[in-house]
Amino acid sequence: MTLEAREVAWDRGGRLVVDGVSLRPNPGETIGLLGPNGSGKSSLIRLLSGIARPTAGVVTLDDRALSAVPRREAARAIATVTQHADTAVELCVRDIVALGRIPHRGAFGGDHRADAEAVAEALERTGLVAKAGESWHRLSGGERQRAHIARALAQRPRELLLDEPTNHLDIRHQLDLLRLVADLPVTTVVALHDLNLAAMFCDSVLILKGGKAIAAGTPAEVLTPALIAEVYEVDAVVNMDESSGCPQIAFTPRARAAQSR
Ligand SMILES: Nc1ncnc2c1ncn2[C@@H]1O[C@H](COP(=O)(O)OP(=O)(O)OP(=O)(O)O)[C@@H](O)[C@H]1O
Repeated sequence: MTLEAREVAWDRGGRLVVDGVSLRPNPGETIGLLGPNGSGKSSLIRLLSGIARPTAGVVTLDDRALSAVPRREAARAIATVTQHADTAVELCVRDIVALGRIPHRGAFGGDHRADAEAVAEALERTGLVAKAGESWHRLSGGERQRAHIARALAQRPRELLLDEPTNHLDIRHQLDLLRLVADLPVTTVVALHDLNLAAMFCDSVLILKGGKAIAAGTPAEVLTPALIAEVYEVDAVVNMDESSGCPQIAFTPRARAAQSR
């Protein structure tokens, strides 16, 4: 049992930006949400997180409608890192990461030792120990992104929702972050643009186009040249990497005349 979407739809301003999508992760697996710009990845993550409610269908947590789960319980179970998360307040990295502990605090405060341990571990795992005292406003885009991931890890959630977590990261930190996420004993739904990263780190992928789920399965099953051409309108060659068993995708540019057809 875990966080599930059952035939969810979201009418946003008169248009279905998510249109009858179901997602049923196995506990502990990493699911990649893939699809072109505007295909509904962020919208689906918002529905799964409870930030928005579906106009049809239901999101469930352990078979209960998420909308009926007490807020604190949902906040303990689900951690979300959205795009463009920012703060105007003067906080240091450690303060940001400690925000992840708020759902665990009771009326009389929380377990301070557990909080400190969770924050320290999250800083360590995201490579931010040396930056712990640094002001948020002095961080680079990639460091901010890692601080948000650290906040989510400090929450020690069961379900992790990540919206393009690698978009500001250099290649080493992209690989480190997705390795970390894939190895966590946490069910993760991650929106990604990089198909090779999805192939390397996701147990399964769900492909969205125009708000609809058009394919789902393991990366090797789904990421075929035909599917990539249909969804992204680009030509690709897909080879199986013998050592990792993952598909590797190389893109071939289309001639200008073909593009404008
Ligand atoms: N506030 C809004 N009101 C109405 N429609 C919106 C709003 N925000 C986004 N949309 C629309 O919802 C659709 C899906 O957007 P969404 O951000 O979920 O896509 P995405 O797959 O995450 O895109 P990207 O890869 O560009 O981040 C888009 O067509 C977008 O224009």
